[in-house]
Amino acid sequence: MPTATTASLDFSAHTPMMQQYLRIKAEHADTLLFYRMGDFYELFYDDARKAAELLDISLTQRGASNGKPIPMAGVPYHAAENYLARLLQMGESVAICEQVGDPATSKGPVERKVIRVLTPGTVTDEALLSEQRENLLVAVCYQQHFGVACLDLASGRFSVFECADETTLQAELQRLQPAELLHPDTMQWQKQWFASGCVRPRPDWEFASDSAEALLCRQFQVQHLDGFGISHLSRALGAAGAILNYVKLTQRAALPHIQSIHAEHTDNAIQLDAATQRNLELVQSMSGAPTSLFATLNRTATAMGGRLLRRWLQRPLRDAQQLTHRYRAVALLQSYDLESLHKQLKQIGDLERILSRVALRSARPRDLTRLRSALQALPRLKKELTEAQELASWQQDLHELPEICATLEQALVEQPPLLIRDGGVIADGFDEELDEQRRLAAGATDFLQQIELRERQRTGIQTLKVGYNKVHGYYLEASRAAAAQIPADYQRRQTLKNVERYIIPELKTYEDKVLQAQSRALVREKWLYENLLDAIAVELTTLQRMANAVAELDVLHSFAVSAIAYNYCQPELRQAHGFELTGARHPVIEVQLETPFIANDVRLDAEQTMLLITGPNMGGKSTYMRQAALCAIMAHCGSFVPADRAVFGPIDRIFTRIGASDDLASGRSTFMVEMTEAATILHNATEHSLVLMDEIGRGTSTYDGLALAWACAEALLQRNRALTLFATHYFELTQTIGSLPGCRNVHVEATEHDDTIVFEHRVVEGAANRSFGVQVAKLAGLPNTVVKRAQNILQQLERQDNEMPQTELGLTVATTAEPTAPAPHPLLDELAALEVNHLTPLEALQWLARWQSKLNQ
Ligand SMILES: Nc1ncnc2c1ncn2[C@@H]1O[C@H](COP(=O)(O)OP(=O)(O)OP(=O)(O)O)[C@@H](O)[C@H]1O
Repeated sequence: MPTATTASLDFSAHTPMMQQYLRIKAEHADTLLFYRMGDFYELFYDDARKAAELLDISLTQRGASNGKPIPMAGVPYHAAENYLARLLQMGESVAICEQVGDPATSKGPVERKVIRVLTPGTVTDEALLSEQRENLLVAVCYQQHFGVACLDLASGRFSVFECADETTLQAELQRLQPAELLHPDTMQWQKQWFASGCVRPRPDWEFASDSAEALLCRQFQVQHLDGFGISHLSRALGAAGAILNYVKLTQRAALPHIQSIHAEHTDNAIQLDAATQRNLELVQSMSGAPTSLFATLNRTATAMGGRLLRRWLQRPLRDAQQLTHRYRAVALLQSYDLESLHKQLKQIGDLERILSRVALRSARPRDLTRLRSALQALPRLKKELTEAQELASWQQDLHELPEICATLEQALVEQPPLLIRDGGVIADGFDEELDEQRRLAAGATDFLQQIELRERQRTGIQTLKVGYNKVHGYYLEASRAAAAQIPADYQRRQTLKNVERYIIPELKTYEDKVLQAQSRALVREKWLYENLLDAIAVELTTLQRMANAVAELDVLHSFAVSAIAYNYCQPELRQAHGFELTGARHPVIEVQLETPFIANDVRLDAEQTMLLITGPNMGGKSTYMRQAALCAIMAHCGSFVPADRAVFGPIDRIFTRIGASDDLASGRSTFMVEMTEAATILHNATEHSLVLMDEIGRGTSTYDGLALAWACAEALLQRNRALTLFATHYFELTQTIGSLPGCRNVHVEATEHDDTIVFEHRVVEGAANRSFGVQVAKLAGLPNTVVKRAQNILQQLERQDNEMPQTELGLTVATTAEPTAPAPHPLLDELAALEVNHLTPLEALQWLARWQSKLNQ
């Protein structure tokens, strides 16, 4: 990106080529410059050092300029994509500088120009993008509120929104996972908002809202932005302007596929804060294993469908009408031949990205053949969907475009090469002039035959023939035995074992003509290719709408497949407060288990807003809570849910305080993370929020933890009045909080058999009376000695506890925080008495064995 004016820089002491390089580099100071030289992209000076280190390529030197050697590193032109992908993944940007002048006519270095700047958030090349994920460029600015704009350049989807506080911003950035983020120079970017991608400051003026408005109007060719419903979002508009500026700067091409912009209203979606998105493993599991909700539900046939499903899961809707519309479609699709539908959709493929490459003029021949098969598949898909009322809104966007389809069928060969560069893309018979040039180029004229005949007659050599190879071009070939009959005007070119090859001026002239024809054919072919892109671009809006409809149908078809495969039910939406799940399961765990999953019910409503969940470790408390949240999210995406019956009232946000991990990046301990998440919930949860609280307080001392858990539960129940699932190991809470109006005790069942524990995973009324922690630890393989010791300590503690005075609430008040020191173990006495210096190694081993067998008795 241009960063400095070159006028003030004096490069005169350098060689002419390095002067050119330095001039271009000065315009792209913060970007690696790939400078094309023949078959290589070369990098010089600091760029070379950096690239050598990042890409592990060798750092060499190229002569000298200004009296000093020039550090240089290079990558072959044909393998550049691989290196570019790696650099972009590391958050680097690359300016591609090509030779644009003709080396034959250039005086001095051939003219070069930066034709494109690749940055992590603006790449659209198929090879540089993951087809699974969107690649988003996001801009954020701040003025009392945060203004955010977000562009997926590879589809043209452009949106804006504003948010009032840091927490919401952080949640939105967690959802969007930008590949690159822009913010004004003067804005202090906080690492905890977003630090996992490339964060780039840009000049403040690029975020000015009035110039942004003009820029957006020009882009969408409108007088004002009223029609987009974004005029009032001045901060977000500023961010959108910064994005457009940046994209224009990097792409250096028109952006016709960015045809509109829409406002995302936070009220339209269930808000999921950053921790909740992570904790519920919606699109990515914490371990990196393919066990996210997305991975379980994704049965889409196209990559664009897969990306849409991700978006839906990360932004569940609140609009009942829209959701009901989706449920009806899913219900209907279940009666279809879903395998056949899957095939139809698959043939349409990743239309969304193909179209943006067409718009950016970077579509490759195979993009067009894929578009061709998409258009060929469309009529059948449309027919397959019948005239069903439930699918009408999608079906009406499936325009058939037979003219474009026919043009592509006639214009393109069956399997074109990767690039248009060497031709061979446009089919024979599509364009007369191209055919003519190709005929000439291939030498497929009578001319060669005529020469051959004529020369046979002239020389009397009946075996004389015209041939061609790449090194010598056209030649006349005769056996060596006929050497005496060769005329004087023949020039010998090549001698082989039995034959001699000659050229004559006429053949040379013909060859030049052929070569000219080849290059003319190539020029013609490229021109025809551009015309094809133009023809498609005319229908861009229609095609984009079609791609969108196909992607949505793909997700709905995927919902239908999952609903049948896993026996999901259609949710009901209502206005009444709370929600009710009968026979609900955890969508991810149930498909992983080899044993049957135990279904459970959950009900929260205006009278009963909190369930206090107790039970043994491993009993299934977290699973129970998570499944409620996951069912809610699935239902609000339009999916059916893993339950026998599911009824949902309005839900505005879902909060989770589950598990605990250190946030080393921002220097926060486990306990600090836990409390920050709890604070967010207590400040923001409303009566329509679903709150999952799992073992709050366990990260600190028993009494601090209990006190905090107690106070949080009380606030959620009495102040926030949120729909809360509260799991705890503090049994005291079952008597204190559990007995308050609005709260109900439930517990997960477990039974003990021969000193081992059997988990029932059934959630039943009432509070649990013990936690089985020691038994679970035994199952986990804790050494027997430690388990026995723990049991021993536990008994002592329980005895001690029973002797302590009780409060009115039944809560034990400790007279001392520390347990009394346990009595010494007899083995320790033996150990103390042993004279280690007088033992042989064998005796020491025997002692060890004796103690171990005593402990294991
Ligand atoms: N309803 C169920 N049916 C079958 N298996 C279940 C069920 N619920 C949980 N499980 C199994 O039990 C395991 C432990 O469940 P979970 O983590 O929910 O327990 P927990 O009570 O939250 O434990 P802890 O208190 O130690 O966090 C799950 O990974 C799953 O394999």
